[in-house]
Amino acid sequence: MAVYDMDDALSTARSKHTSNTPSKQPSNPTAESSERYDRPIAAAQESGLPIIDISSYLDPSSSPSARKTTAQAINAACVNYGFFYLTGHGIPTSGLHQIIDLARRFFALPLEQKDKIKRYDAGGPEGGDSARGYQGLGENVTGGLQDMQEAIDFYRPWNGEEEVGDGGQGTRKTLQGPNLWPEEPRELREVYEGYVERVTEVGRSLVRAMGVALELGPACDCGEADRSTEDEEVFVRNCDESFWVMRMINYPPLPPSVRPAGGNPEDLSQFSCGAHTDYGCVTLLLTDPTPRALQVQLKDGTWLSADPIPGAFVVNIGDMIERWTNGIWKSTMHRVIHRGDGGVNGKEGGGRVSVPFFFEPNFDAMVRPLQKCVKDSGRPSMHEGSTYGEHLLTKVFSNFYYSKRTDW
Ligand SMILES: O=C(O)CCC(=O)C(=O)O
Ligand SMILES: [Fe+2]
Repeated sequence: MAVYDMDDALSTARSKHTSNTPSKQPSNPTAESSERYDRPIAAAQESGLPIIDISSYLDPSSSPSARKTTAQAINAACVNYGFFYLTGHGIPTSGLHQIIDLARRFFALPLEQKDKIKRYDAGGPEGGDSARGYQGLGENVTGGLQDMQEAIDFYRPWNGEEEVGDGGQGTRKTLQGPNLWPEEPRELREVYEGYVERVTEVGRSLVRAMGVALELGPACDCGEADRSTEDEEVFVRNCDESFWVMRMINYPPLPPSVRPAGGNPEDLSQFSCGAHTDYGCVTLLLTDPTPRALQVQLKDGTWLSADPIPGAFVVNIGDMIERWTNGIWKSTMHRVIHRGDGGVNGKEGGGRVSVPFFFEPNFDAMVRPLQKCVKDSGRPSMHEGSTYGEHLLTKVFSNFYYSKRTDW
């Protein structure tokens, strides 16, 4: 069982802190077989983000050539967009619907009930850990603006040493509390815990394919490899105790006052979720069918709607993969603008529900640019290296509007 060096991570984080219908695209195109990679921006605008079938990495009997095709498609998608749709993951569509349905039922409850599992700052008498639990409207902040969303965050259970928070007995340190599960709907916890197991397996297959996509070289059977060995299993080893995060989100429509009448969407004074990159390895995003809400920034700065495809995840890579690849693959900016005019399950003006699952490195994984990627990128190493936990803590500290940050 890993023992996280929380004090080191906390002190480093403190010192660094300053306050469409895309179905025209065939699955697994290869860089050679498709001209879309010569004109990636136009290709995405015309036919949407690429669709990648990951089944060859979940099926042990798949052929090496099928795996190679998948790996090439991942490389092209990550070089060009940092985003793609994922199919062939083996989780039944009915199971995905159940996840969205349970989230919607939770958010429909009265506020007093949702507040029973409220997120509190670490170090305080409520026993909060600054991260886990329910966050009401306006509590979450991106880029200094309050997001129009309510959410619950769940994390991998803390299995390092637990320390008393600075506020005395019964208080907690950041991230070291238990997950706060809703009492209602009653079956939510069991269904979500089963989902975490399945989707973690998909995340593992994806990072395995990514190591192959970067041509890091086969892992040797010699028993000498460890987490610092830079072969194609490097991501799998550094995510073998993935400090995953799962977020349940409800976005009520933005009020009319924040809609620029036919103006530039950049001028919004509030977003459903402001422009940001994700923190870790790969995000597997599940959403309800609402169109025109999630937007992905292309390399020319324009924003592309990434509308949901039934049964598929929207996948994007996070900051740690960008750092490991020395920027060959970028952690792409994205944002959510939900105006309520696209219809939700046929209803105008409803809330949009999404459940992103963030498959992340281990809390104490050391993440620095891989030597092969530094060479391939032709640029100096972009980072001296730090643990994923340090990066995560820096983000958690800046995420909450009402935070009193009692554990600094
Ligand atoms: O709800 C979405 O579509 C995206 C949410 C997101 O980007 C995030 O929570 O990091
Ligand atoms: Fe995100």
